Amino acid sequence: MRDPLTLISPYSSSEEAAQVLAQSLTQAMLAKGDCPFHLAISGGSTPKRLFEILGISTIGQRLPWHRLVIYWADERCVPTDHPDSNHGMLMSAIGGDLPHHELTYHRIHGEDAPRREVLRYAQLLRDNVPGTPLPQLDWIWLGMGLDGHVASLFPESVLEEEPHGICGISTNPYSGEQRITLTEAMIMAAKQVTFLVTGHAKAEIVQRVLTASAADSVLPAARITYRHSKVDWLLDMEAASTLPVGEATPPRHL
Ligand SMILES: O=C1O[C@H](COP(=O)(O)O)[C@@H](O)[C@H](O)[C@H]1O
Repeated sequence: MRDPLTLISPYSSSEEAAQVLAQSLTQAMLAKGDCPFHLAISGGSTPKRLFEILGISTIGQRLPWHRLVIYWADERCVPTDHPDSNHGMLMSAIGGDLPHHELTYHRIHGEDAPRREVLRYAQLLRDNVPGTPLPQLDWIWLGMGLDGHVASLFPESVLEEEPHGICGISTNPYSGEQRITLTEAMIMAAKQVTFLVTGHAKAEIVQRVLTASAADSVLPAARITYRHSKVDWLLDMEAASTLPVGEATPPRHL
């Protein structure tokens, strides 16, 4: 079992944490040579600034976009112009600045029937991402909700998985909204997982997750952190305020 507290990288601000993660992408891609780099991103409010940085900064200008293949860790089952749409959030953050002619971007069609879309997206992952028995993404960027949910894996809620165990349909327990999400097994199969969690509101759940005593915690974030061999937590000082942390360090893979 790992000690999650050894993995903490608190940064002085959410801006700095986002900058570090954006910067790390170029380096991770360079380390993979000329091969396509399969990255799954998460939605919600936290990564908005991260995506803006990738779109508009010199970091984004240096990124080998033509090798980047972007997937979603989850999507809400709503039309793209709905305020809850993760794809909509990405488009408003950097849509116009994305080098669409270079990039390969596979969004989840939240506007389509979930049962059909979950099958399509799982097949798309099987067709594009190498790995067996599950496709092995190079990197998954996760956030975490106030209740400890990651992607759209909510604590103690049932996931309707498609037959390959790659994706599933979940229901937001607070709103009843359906979601399509990577499964926990699919997240565990990724080569690397990084959590980006910022802000004071998350301090309590961050502490709960990172001090969870067992790999069988009800919190998906805790299970992944304990069981995955290459996981990083990027926090700002606010989110890390309840943890006994030291100086900021870059993500471990660098
Ligand atoms: O519902 C979701 O929540 C989490 C966390 O979102 P945030 O707004 O607190 O940053 C997110 O990681 C996930 O992708 C999203 O669908």
